[in-house]
Amino acid sequence: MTSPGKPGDPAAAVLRVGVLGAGVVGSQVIRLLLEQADDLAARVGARVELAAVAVRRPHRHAEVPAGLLTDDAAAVVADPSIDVIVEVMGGIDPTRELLLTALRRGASVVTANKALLAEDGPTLYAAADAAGADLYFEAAVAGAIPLIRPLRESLAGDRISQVLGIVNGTTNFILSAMTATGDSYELALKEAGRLGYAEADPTADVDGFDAAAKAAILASVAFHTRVGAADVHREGIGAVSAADVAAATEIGCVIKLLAICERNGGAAPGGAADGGAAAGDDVVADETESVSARVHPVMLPNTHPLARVDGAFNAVYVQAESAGQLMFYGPGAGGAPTASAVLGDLVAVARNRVAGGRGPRESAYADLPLRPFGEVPTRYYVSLDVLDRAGVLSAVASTFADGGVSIATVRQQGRGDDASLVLVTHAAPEAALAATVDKVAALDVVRSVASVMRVMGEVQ
Ligand SMILES: NC(=O)c1ccc[n+]([C@@H]2O[C@H](COP(=O)([O-])OP(=O)(O)OC[C@H]3O[C@@H](n4cnc5c(N)ncnc54)[C@H](O)[C@@H]3O)[C@@H](O)[C@H]2O)c1
Ligand SMILES: N[C@@H](CCO)C(=O)O
Ligand code: NA
Repeated sequence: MTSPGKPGDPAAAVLRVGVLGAGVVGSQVIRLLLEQADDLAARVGARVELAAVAVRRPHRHAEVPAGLLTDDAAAVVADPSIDVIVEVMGGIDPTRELLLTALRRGASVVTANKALLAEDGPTLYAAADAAGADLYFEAAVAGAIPLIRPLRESLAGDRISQVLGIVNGTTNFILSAMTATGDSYELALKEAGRLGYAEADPTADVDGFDAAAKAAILASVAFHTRVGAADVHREGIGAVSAADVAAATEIGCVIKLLAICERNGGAAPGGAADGGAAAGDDVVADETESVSARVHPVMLPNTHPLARVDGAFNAVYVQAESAGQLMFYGPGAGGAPTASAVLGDLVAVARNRVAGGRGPRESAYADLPLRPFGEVPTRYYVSLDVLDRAGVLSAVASTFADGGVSIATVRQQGRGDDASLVLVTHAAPEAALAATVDKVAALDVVRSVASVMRVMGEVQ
């Protein structure tokens, strides 16, 4: 930071910002930075000056003032006159080395890069710590929705037990469209592409990689424990069928791709205030405290606050012991909304520098063990096409009992070739449920498994 003005006049100080990337998000960051220069100076107590913008192809960016564009990101991060690096170029490499270079020389970093944070966040934090620099990443999870700051700061005095998120707009758009129209996954995906929600290569979204990275970040921050992308069990939405959607509707549910971060065991959920109520039987209290993070489709009752979040919107439901249930809702992607979160972080790190301090660092002190997915308590909805003959129900029920899985509800429907059994289980370890469904599917009396999906909350 330089102070070219009168001594003691904070507004005369200048904070120089290097931006890496000027695509969907970066171009909006640059626009807002330039348009709001006076307001930002007043809010920060120093002028926030755009010093350089690194892009792949420097000749294509009308929004960037002449002379600031470069294709040399390495030079930008190494420039000792630059105080803050805003990273909105994405990717793991070379981005990791670029950010480490910036942090090691004491520059603060604001990033929207969930993939890198979930892959190697602790290395970035360590570099920030060693140099006394800030690492902020509000835009990395659920775009514009304030979430990281509430978790890192506002809820720092509470004990979070559960974070459930619709954190991927593309998949939420597809599942909402399937629910509204009864269309197949393939048709809904095509429509999402036509409307510009799904990217040309939608793999990161539909296979759950994007949501899994966000789940890792949320779990790490919420539970003060390092959780990386590789620790998150991940399933996408490619196998969700129109029949699954119809089955969900029939039992008063919708299908959502959820990022599910849970603390199990330790102090019993619900021990304080009314915070434990909504966890229902999806969170099991036992003696060993552990955490888990997973991403997969679930059937969610229509009454759940997340069930009404449709289209490309994101929402995150947080349950904390003293605060109770909290909902965060809004646009999780898009240039301007994501840039809003980036600018908020930029103001925060700029204020920290003006004040000579820094914001929250990594908090991983709890270091809770990660519960393997097979041991995580889940509940299943299972719809079976069965033979219409005596003894079917008891054969299926005893297979569940043998697997240690208790059945919550069972309904028999139809006759003859249309005969089916629809079951919802109580919570049981995921591995026991999966193995039991395999055994049920192999029974002579079961013609086929029409639908299997995990459920959360109370279903009809
Ligand atoms: N688009 C969104 O809605 C959204 C929302 C939240 C977070 N993010 C995250 O923000 C980041 C950027 O996303 P985007 O949608 O703006 O991407 P984008 O592809 O539109 O833009 C990327 C920019 O980075 C530049 N770039 C890429 N590699 C570079 C390199 N090696 N050197 C110099 N410049 C390079 C490109 O030239 C381009 O200007 C990603 O980490 C993404 O996950 C995006
Ligand atoms: N592809 C992401 C963008 C935000 O990370 C989504 O669909 O939500
Ligand atoms: Na956010």
